[in-house]
Amino acid sequence: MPSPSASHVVIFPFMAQGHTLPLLDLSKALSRQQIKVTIITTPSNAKSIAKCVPNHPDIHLNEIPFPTIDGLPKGCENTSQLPSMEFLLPFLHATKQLQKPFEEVLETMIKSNTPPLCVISDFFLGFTLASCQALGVPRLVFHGTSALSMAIMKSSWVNASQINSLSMLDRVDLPGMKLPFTLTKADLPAETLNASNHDDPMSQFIDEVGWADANSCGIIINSFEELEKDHISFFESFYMNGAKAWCLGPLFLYDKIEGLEKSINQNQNPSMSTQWLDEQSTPDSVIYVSFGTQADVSDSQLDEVAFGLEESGFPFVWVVRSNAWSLPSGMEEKIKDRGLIVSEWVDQRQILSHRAIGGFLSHCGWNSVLESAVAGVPILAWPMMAEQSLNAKLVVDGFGAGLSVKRVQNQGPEILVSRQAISEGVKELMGGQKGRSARERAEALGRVARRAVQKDGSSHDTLSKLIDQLRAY
Ligand SMILES: O=c1ccn([C@@H]2O[C@H](COP(=O)(O)OP(=O)(O)O[C@H]3O[C@H](CO)[C@@H](O)[C@H](O)[C@H]3O)[C@@H](O)[C@H]2O)c(=O)[nH]1
Repeated sequence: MPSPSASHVVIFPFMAQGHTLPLLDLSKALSRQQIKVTIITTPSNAKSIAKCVPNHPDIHLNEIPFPTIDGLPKGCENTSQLPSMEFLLPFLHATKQLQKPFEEVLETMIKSNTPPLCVISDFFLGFTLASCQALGVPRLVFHGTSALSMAIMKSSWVNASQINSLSMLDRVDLPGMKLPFTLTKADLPAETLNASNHDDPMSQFIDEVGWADANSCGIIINSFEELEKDHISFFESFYMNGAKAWCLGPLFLYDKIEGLEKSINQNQNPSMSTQWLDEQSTPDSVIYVSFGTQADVSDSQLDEVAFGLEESGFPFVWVVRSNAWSLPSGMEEKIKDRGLIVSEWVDQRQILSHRAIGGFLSHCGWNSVLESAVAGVPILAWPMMAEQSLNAKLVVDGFGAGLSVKRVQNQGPEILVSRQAISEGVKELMGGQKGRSARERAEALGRVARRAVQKDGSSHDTLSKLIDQLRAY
């Protein structure tokens, strides 16, 4: 095994915003501990990453080309550019072709006597394990979500055949797990429910990267011990070789401490949404609406959101990802003084921390959950895909820091959530008793989350221990 240079870590994020952003935050946290970081990524992702890490001389980018493959639109290097989630599997397979250039980067580092202490790579980039093992570099894995959700998914994967015999609304009991909410089969991600279908290409892919995950020598978790302590050892039991889970989050908060906040804020011009929010005089009066960077939302469902927000009577800022959709006729006039619809990238963290924001209609991607909690903003939970139902249950039933939107049953697949459900949910969250109590719980959770990254906080201490451990490998 080559002797690692004292202070150098390689980070290889998966090309999806929700996976990349927290690893950029981790890069900043490491660089502030005198660890040099090399981020490996592809050319178009490098451009957006460079904008996120402009003031960090110890963070370097190393670009490797993204492969051109049949079945994937040309120039598509990030899941947010996929025409729909149907392209996810070809995209995942394309990333496997990054193995050779990745190895070449590591080999060059080793030859030039600057081997990294470790590689931290995303769960989806399972091929990195074999390369790291061949070159004698430890690989730590990053999933992007909580240890609780990962533990539920891993346990469900193992127990898939028993779970498959249940009906969707049946309660699922996972052996050895004490859950903070009642889990039903319907809460489990579609991929997990398909685990026992060994002919399914997505199951095969997850099996492959899951094996690499389980054989990694550590797991980076964007969460904090206070939240995860009851199930962390159960989660670790799915790993070989005594791998430890390191709870270092919320990672984005490392940006906000010890003077860095100042330098970052100085670089920011107030955005259109911030200016709009500044004009709203009542604190906690505006609902922020965003469904993350991956979920496909149909045009008819977007129409229903527009009607629901309008009917609720509350002001809103709504980030819409679809370029093809436009407001139903007559709606623009009705909402012009009360709503801001944005189709470009916004600074979500900044929006959530604005005093005018009082609630978040969210798909419950894990980053959004953390960002909302830290800002003390309660969530109106509308999970759409992946592990989001688990996150939503944790927020609503586990923390009491949100409410759930009511889904329409038996009305066909098109409209999952009606305008009435959206309107009623927004009214209760923003003005009702349940919403008030959810806000108090969100504020309490935010205090614990912020404390975790401060000096002597749990995540802060764990980061120091991780660095010591990396130096000892
Ligand atoms: O205009 C935008 C849109 C998004 N964001 C940020 O993008 C991230 C989005 O992450 P997340 O809320 O987790 O949503 P997704 O991108 O949909 O997340 C994917 O990745 C997450 C982490 O693994 C999973 O929890 C989700 O299920 C999965 O869909 C957050 O940091 C947001 O602040 C912005 O800053 N501006």
